[in-house]
Amino acid sequence: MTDLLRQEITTSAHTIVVKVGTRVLTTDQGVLNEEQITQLGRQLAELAATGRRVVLVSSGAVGAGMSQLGLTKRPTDLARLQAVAAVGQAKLIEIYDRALRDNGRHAAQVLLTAEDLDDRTRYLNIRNTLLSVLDFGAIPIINENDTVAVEELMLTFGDNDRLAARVTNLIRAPLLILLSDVQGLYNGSPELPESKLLSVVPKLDEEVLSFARDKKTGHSKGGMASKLEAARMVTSTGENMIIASGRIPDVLTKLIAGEEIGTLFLAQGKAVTPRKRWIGYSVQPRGDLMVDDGAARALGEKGKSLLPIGVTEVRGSFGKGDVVRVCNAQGQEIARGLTNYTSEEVGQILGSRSDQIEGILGVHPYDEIIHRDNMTVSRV
Ligand SMILES: Nc1ncnc2c1ncn2[C@@H]1O[C@H](COP(=O)(O)OP(=O)(O)O)[C@@H](O)[C@H]1O
Ligand SMILES: N[C@@H](CCC(=O)OP(=O)(O)O)C(=O)O
Repeated sequence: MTDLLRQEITTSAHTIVVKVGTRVLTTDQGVLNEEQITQLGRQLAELAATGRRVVLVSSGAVGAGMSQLGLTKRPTDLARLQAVAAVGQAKLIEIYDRALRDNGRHAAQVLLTAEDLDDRTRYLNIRNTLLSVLDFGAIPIINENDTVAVEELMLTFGDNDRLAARVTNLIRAPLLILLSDVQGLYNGSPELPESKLLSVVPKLDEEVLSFARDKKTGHSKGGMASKLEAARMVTSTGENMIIASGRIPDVLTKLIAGEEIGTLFLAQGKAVTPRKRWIGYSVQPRGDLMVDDGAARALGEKGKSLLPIGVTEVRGSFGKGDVVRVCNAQGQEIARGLTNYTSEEVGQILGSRSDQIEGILGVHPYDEIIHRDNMTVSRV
């Protein structure tokens, strides 16, 4: 079935980021599915042939490495896991490159860490490199640099869903497609017969966030919670995201034609500036500012700056100009921004009116702790 809204979003998307999860690229026994990777490469080349710019974020290095080395159990120590990823990454790129060359395209391997996107100069270098690769008509194939990015392999945060959302922000792609082993987002555990597949999510509210029911698995890392976090990052900067099954034959071609497959998460409001994207989704925050309900409403609903009077607590140690998170009374992140004051200074002036700042600190350079021009609001 074709849906008009989808068709408008997908057919007009000039740049598309596709992320494919480990579960799509390996069989249930954990063996690398080379045919699946080849088919994906062909679909990417076909999309590129329509004049679109296509970027792939591919997981699967650990899965491919295990398959190459004949391992049945994922290693538990970091060095061996990194070695497995290094072996697997070479194999993955080899298969992608072969599939793309058979269809007249080249693969460009790009390995990134969250810290790379943290640094403004590196961030711009990555952006320029990706755009130049696309100008050559080649297809960037991105994975987290597992040799250095330990959190990707060992911990639960830092994963390719979020990396794909960051890349979408970085190159201002209007559409991110996450291909997984599920059909999309269900309103409950996907194994339960009463759970229903959602076709469209107009807004990521608390109810939608509560649908993620993840259990730990040996190969993939992110789970549905990280896919919803990616959706938050993408939709709040004005772009759309789709979660669909990567096991459906020609799924990308069908999605771009507007077929109603998977779950579409709709963009919230207008696209935001590149600087606000960087503040909101690339830089690692150095601390948290807890705010009261009034301040949360002023930021979220009225687009105001953050004043000391609404801050109730400061966490972490940060300097002037660092990015900090702003969290509501329930502890949920609502915004990020560049702080005008250090953590020590915020500790002294929190709860005070702006006209009291000079009396407390002896100086009064700014009325607001974070000016709205330096803030990205993610939860209204
Ligand atoms: N509400 C939900 N709807 C769909 N899938 C869900 C939901 N809650 C949890 N999941 C789980 O999320 C998994 C997909 O995430 P993940 O294992 O990280 O895949 P990938 O390797 O593709 O990134 C599914 O296999 C499914 O078990
Ligand atoms: N960098 C790791 C990715 C791990 C990961 O994020 O996996 P997934 O949840 O399947 O996207 C790898 O290539 O194996």
